[in-house]
Amino acid sequence: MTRVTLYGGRTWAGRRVGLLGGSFNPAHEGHRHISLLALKLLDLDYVWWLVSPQNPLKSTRDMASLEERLAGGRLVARHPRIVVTDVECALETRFTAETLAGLHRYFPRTRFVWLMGADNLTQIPRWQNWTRIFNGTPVAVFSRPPYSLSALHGQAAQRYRCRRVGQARARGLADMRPPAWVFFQNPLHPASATEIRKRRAQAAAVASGGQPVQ
Ligand SMILES: Nc1ncnc2c1ncn2[C@@H]1O[C@H](COP(=O)(O)OP(=O)(O)OP(=O)(O)O)[C@@H](O)[C@H]1O
Ligand SMILES: O=C(O)c1ccc[n+]([C@@H]2O[C@H](COP(=O)([O-])O)[C@@H](O)[C@H]2O)c1
Repeated sequence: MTRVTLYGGRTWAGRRVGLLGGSFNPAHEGHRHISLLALKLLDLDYVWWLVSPQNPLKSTRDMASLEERLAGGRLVARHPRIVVTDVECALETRFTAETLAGLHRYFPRTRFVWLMGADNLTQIPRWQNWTRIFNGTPVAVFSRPPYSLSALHGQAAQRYRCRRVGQARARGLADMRPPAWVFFQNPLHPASATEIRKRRAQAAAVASGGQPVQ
């Protein structure tokens, strides 16, 4: 547990920190795009990228090592207020509800906001103890093509519709008592790790003289 203090100390007390959990397989400009929006629109001091050791719902196949994904994250983040972390290793957690409980325990005076793209708002009812995430931490969701409209009609958005906060109040979200969440109609960024992996596989196939993967 000692490694948690790597991100700890007085620096984080009283800070407003956005948490962007992800596989980052690989990190890309879409992650940076929503992190910069989060810093501004939510009036945050920092965004931590929580590079997941292994998403419980994703296959281990094609998953680069945690070290590679952390290194890629550091190259892409290029911002003094975006911190690339392996917090889930230090906390020994894989499920977001547990990660957030651990972070609130270790950083009781830090105000966290959980950040995610619209695809994850659709998927979150499949996450373990997902209502604890909404009930324990303010949440900010960013539009992402092509998921935004369907996400707003999904189970999570419907269940917490009375606790949705308008964009105009988003700068105060970190201080609101959860459940409280905002959906940003933000400028879209098309980057996707799946597409990047597909393109890399095609380039590798062509380079080795094989047929491009369809
Ligand atoms: N282009 C984007 N626009 C908005 N949100 C994004 C974008 N890319 C990633 N995100 C969000 O960042 C978080 C981490 O994403 P992740 O690392 O899974 O990238 P990904 O591109 O979705 O990967 P994959 O295609 O492998 O599922 C998720 O909440 C995801 O919704
Ligand atoms: O807690 C869960 O059950 C759970 C299931 C799937 C994904 N998550 C988290 O969702 C975040 C986004 O994951 P990903 O792979 O879509 O980038 C990341 O922090 C994962 O650990 C969490």
